[in-house]
Amino acid sequence: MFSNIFRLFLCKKVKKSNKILLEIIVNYPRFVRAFTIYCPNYQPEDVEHVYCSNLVRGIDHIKDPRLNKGLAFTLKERQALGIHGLLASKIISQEDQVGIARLSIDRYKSNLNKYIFLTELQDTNEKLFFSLLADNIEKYMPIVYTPTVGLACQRFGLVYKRPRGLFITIHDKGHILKILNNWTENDVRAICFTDGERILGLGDLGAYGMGIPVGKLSLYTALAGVKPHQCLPIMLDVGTDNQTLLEDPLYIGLRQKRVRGQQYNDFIDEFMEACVTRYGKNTLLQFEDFALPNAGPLLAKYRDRYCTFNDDIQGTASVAVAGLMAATRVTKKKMKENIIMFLGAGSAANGIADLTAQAMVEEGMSLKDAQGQIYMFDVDGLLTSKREGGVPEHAKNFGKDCEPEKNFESAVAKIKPTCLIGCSTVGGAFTPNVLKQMGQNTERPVIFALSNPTSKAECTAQAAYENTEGRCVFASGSPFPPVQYNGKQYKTGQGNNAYIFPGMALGVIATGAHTIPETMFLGAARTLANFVLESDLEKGRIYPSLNQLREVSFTIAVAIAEMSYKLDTATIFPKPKDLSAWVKSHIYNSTYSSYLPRFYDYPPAPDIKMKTIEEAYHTLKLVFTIIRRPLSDNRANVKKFSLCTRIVFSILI
Ligand SMILES: NC(=O)C1=CN([C@@H]2O[C@H](COP(=O)(O)OP(=O)(O)OC[C@H]3O[C@@H](n4cnc5c(N)ncnc54)[C@H](O)[C@@H]3O)[C@@H](O)[C@H]2O)C=CC1
Ligand SMILES: CC(=O)C(=O)O
Ligand SMILES: [Mg+2]
Repeated sequence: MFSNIFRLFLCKKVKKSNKILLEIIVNYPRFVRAFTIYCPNYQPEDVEHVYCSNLVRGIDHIKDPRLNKGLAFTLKERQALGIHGLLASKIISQEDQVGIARLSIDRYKSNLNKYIFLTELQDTNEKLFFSLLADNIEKYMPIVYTPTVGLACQRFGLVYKRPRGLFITIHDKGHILKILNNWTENDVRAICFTDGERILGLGDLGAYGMGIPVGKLSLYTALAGVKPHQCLPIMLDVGTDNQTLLEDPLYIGLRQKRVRGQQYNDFIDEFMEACVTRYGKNTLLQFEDFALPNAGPLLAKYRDRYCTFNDDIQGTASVAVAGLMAATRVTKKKMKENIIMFLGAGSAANGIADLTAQAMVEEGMSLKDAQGQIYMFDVDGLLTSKREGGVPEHAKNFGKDCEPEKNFESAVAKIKPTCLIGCSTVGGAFTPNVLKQMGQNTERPVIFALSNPTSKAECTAQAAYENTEGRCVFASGSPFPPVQYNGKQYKTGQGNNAYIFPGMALGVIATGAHTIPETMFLGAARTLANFVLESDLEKGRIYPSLNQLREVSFTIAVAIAEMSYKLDTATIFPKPKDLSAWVKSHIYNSTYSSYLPRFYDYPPAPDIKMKTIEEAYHTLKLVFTIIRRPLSDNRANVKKFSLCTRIVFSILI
């Protein structure tokens, strides 16, 4: 190994060093991870090129979704790769392929068929899939994400054709690391996983819930440019309590009731530990769509030990608070001047309430007073100590001592909230009477119907405007078409955590953060709120347009990267001088690369600035002493490792 790497150092010609790099890639994955951390620009194209021009030839080149370019292979490439004749003779540019794909999708009437088309495209030509998605976010996000992904999960038995990601079941307990080792990609940086118990507002969908981590990670790449090979979706199948699924012949998961209690907790413990053993301590672990009894406690248990966050609690909080911040510019009321009421008192509601209270504290209010202005109403009525069973533990900060109230309309009339936020999974729960009452409570009522998918939204955008005489500030978790009211068109915003988690992930990955402190979510909220223009507000939108999501995600990523150093959670040292350029260097390029042998279009060979051979030898020796140890058994070691690797690469590049 050492001689190979040393040869790499001494090698003056890129072409030759690539061959050596190839040997290293194949044989020493840990080195590759170190290499790609410090030379993000060098891959995937270059590493991919090394692979493809040396290993993959012929039909395999077309079958591999990462390498396939369909009819975009040039004649020279077809000849060089041994695929001449395997494709129709016409050569079509990537741009034209995107246009053709668009035409193909538009032919389908049903959104589920569009979803299936896009899944197949992702399975056969990854770069085309991501360029199509990134260039048409507003059009295709509702297909790969909410609302259609909800339908796809409900029909997952029909949709599931080719495996994507890992399925780890409760019966794999004791062997989870072995299963992770079956995933051949060594450079995974982000894992999004679910146990399928609360899929959107659709309830327990068991293993059918796999569509959610797959969809979330597609947005990691399409919106923030996290490289697709660095993303891994995982379904943790512990059974399902959904009787319909247990009887569904198409069901693809374990046919048993959910395992709960100690056995479940031990399973999740083992999973978290296996992930960092396989991929390193700073692997991003995103909890998605866990049910209320597990979501909060698991976050509390792991948040200081792993690079982890719960998207439904923290990502949702961040996007909702950004919306509330932007809304202050319309209502002319500070956050602390509002009475906020939630329908639903679960993960999303509590996440938003906690972060809103923090934002009010930053406006100069005490935490207790801030919490006092936030009310919650769940399936059993208003959260008050006087109701039967009292205030549930998970929402104890927001319980009041007033008389019990089981009628939501009456509660809205009595409490007179100025902001009403729906996270209840109950479609249509904001009835015309509730909305009219909001219109009476204040001049510019803020109304968020955040439950997903569309069928679960607490009200439609149309209903919100009609019942408040067009005075409301509205946002919804799933998209609604523009509303015509009283001769004016309103383009409402999508209050969805998709504005937050992709940028959060890119920032965290680029700095190798080992934990994600809560203040990062407030920072992300502020960054997002600052993106909202006066022209957006005039149209009725408190979020930037979906087509700006790539720019938004990048700006959030840079803000997160900055915070990562300030909060001492970054592990990439020394801090890059130009953080924005550093973050950019991690972004995936969905443009096809040329697969011609490098002498056609080789970049100039790097000038190796090695002072003396002895110097390089000693540096390398030091690095490999550290590499031989587990990658990140403690933070000091990570820092030391990072520093040494950086020294080596600064010599190399
Ligand atoms: N827009 C976004 O970015 C996000 C939206 N959500 C959506 O929010 C909804 C809730 O998610 P979680 O809080 O994670 O679920 P959860 O299960 O933790 O909480 C649901 C809450 O709704 C309450 N509820 C149920 N039926 C009710 C009824 N008839 N009346 C009043 N309250 C009722 C429950 O008591 C519970 O407090 C889901 O539909 C989900 O899709 C969640 C995360 C992000
Ligand atoms: C958007 C999201 O994370 C949810 O509805 O669960
Ligand atoms: Mg979710």
